Amino acid sequence: MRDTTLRITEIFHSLQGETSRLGLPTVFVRLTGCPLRCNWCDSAYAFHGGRSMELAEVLAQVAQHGARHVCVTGGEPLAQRPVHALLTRLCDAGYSVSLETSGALSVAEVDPRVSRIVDIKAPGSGEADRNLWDNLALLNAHDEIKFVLADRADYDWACTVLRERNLAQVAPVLFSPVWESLPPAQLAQWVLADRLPVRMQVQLHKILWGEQPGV
Ligand SMILES: C[S@@+](CC[C@H](N)C(=O)[O-])C[C@H]1O[C@@H](n2cnc3c(N)ncnc32)[C@H](O)[C@@H]1O
Ligand SMILES: Nc1nc2[nH]cc(C(=O)O)c2c(=O)[nH]1
Ligand code: SF4
Ligand SMILES: [Mg+2]
Repeated sequence: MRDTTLRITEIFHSLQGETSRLGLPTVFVRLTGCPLRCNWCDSAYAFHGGRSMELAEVLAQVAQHGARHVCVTGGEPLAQRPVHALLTRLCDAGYSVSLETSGALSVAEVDPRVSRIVDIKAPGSGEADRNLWDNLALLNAHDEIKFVLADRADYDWACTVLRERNLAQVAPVLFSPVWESLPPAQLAQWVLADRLPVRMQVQLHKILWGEQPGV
């Protein structure tokens, strides 16, 4: 693939449904392909297929939506090298840019203007051995660390990681339930009972529109 070509599954305009940017009108750029297989992944339709697009074409499509915020996601966006040029060009164009990443690939080369949302995969995902712990040392207060939790065992594991690695001092921490697996009210109760220094969140777009591509 040329260094200005990306494989893209979809580009759409929606409300940001996750992170501290929740509710902000945002253009999503979903890159095709992922080296992980989280067993609850809601974006498995992005594992294959997609369309080859030149960087300039991606930027033009993003611009058509007239939003201020852009979220680059996937699939795993860091699995395609030209994503770095895309992120830089989006920042240069004046967008406020966020990146959703699995935490399995290095975030070191991401443009520093980008807010990096880095998952720490819990055991329930089946991919916890892919966590690249060295990423944590690269994060700062305008990035976010996110745990997506399937059950109580995941929650207990996340609490231990949070405490032992002092994550609340590194970047804002998000706890999110796996959709239709861990009841959100249950997670809320645990977070409150344990006085955790985290932001609990539920995927807004799924409450509004259900689980489907393009929202
Ligand atoms: C689809 S992933 C794409 C970006 C990257 N591969 C990653 O895992 O962060 C975007 C976000 O959606 C979350 N996610 C995926 N499936 C989910 C589900 N069923 N319930 C809650 N969050 C989910 C992921 O944990 C991740 O934070
Ligand atoms: N509305 C909406 N917000 C999102 N935030 C992160 C998403 C993702 O799939 O990475 C996502 C998504 O798919 N839709
Ligand atoms: S890393 Fe992200 S895109 Fe890949 S399987 Fe896991 S949740 Fe899905
Ligand atoms: Mg999504």
